[in-house]
Amino acid sequence: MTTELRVLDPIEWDRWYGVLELAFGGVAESPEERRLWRDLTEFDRSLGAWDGDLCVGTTGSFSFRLTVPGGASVPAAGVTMVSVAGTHRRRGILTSMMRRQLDDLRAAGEFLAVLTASEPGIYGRFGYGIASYSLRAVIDTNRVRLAVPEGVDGVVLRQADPAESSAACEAVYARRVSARPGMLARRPGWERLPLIDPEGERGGASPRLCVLAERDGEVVGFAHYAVKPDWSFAGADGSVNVRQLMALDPVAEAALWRFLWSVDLTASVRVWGRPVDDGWQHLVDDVRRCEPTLRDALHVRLVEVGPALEARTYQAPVDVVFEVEDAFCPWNEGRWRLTGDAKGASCVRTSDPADLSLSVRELGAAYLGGVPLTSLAAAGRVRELREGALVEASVAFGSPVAPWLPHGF
Ligand SMILES: CC(=O)SCCNC(=O)CCNC(=O)[C@H](O)C(C)(C)COP(=O)(O)OP(=O)(O)OC[C@H]1O[C@@H](n2cnc3c(N)ncnc32)[C@H](O)[C@@H]1OP(=O)(O)O
Repeated sequence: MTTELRVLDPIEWDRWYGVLELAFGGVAESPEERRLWRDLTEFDRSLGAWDGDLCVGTTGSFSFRLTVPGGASVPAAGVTMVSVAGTHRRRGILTSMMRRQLDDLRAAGEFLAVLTASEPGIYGRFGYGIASYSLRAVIDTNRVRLAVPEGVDGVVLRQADPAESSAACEAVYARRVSARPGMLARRPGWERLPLIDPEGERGGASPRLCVLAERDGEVVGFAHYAVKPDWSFAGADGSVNVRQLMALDPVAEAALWRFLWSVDLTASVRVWGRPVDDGWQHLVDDVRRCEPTLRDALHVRLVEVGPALEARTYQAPVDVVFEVEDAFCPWNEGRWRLTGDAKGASCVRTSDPADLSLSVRELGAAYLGGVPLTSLAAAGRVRELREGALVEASVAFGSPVAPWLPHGF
């Protein structure tokens, strides 16, 4: 059997997207969700695998801009909508799509690809490394006290309609984009994503609710959440499910957390997809009863090692030679000298002896500053060939704030 890969024609979208829906279990998305993803599809960046007239594979990418350590916003392909028909699985179709996609990105001069994986075991073989994690917590708000900083009482909270307050929330998002590596600048149309709220996916919870935090009449933060009422024999046992929370300063942020903590008739706050260094963890008196857990979030692939490492800055001076393995994209293989600091960087080919040896996957994992090279070395995935080079590079690659991807794609 041979399959043909070709760029998606807009008239094929329904059939193409149907393959994806079926690969994810066949439950049809709500019409509003489907419409959103159709509108957001970048057809010239989307590929279908065809077995004659039959679509059997899908992938695409969004032309994102990603915040990198140092605060710059750089182009990154947001790989998405990957699927292979169940009748055609494990015959190399995914591999052929990944091959074509990375070749196309390289030809277009795009040096970074990022994705969120349905299963974390899929993409390492194609050179993606897990660069950010997210935090989930189930907080027993009957037991866990929140100690808020001074000034919280000066923040005015206002219940608002999510759609009507979208522009104000987007303005807060826009001001936070450069604050953490891993965040994505909004492209036109993506402001609709936080408003998607299909009834069938609420799991018994309320529609999406929104509370705004204001100071001097200006919106300085917002929380999107839903309340899931529940009752036990002992009384109210509802939960507050936090979908998004962002603020321009720690006091406004604490005011929003305090509000969510105190929603009447609830006994827990559930958060997921939060940054691993989320501030509320330092306001609580019993972090154990918050049951924090981690999961992988953004996977990063350096399509072109040189330009990718030059696109970010380094929090301490660095001058190291990497010996890079990259079986899937062999143009990256070999030795690269990275020199840089907080102002800028250069990464060029060299024939000098290597200081560190690793694969492109480890460079992807370390890229956003959330996974220390020392930790990868402790797992045997980075080898130090010059004494001192590991700590030097690991410190330089780090970020003072954890990388965070606030939404999926
Ligand atoms: C960014 C995103 O969109 S994430 C969404 C990914 N899509 C899904 O999870 C939908 C359901 N799954 C599928 O559609 C398919 O099973 C896919 C896309 C995951 C795999 O497609 P296939 O065409 O079967 O993959 P292919 O035959 O190219 O396999 C390549 C390699 O990946 C491995 N592999 C494939 N799927 C998985 C998996 N889920 N977990 C771990 N390894 C996997 C194969 O075993 C093979 O390994 P090998 O090279 O060592 O032999």
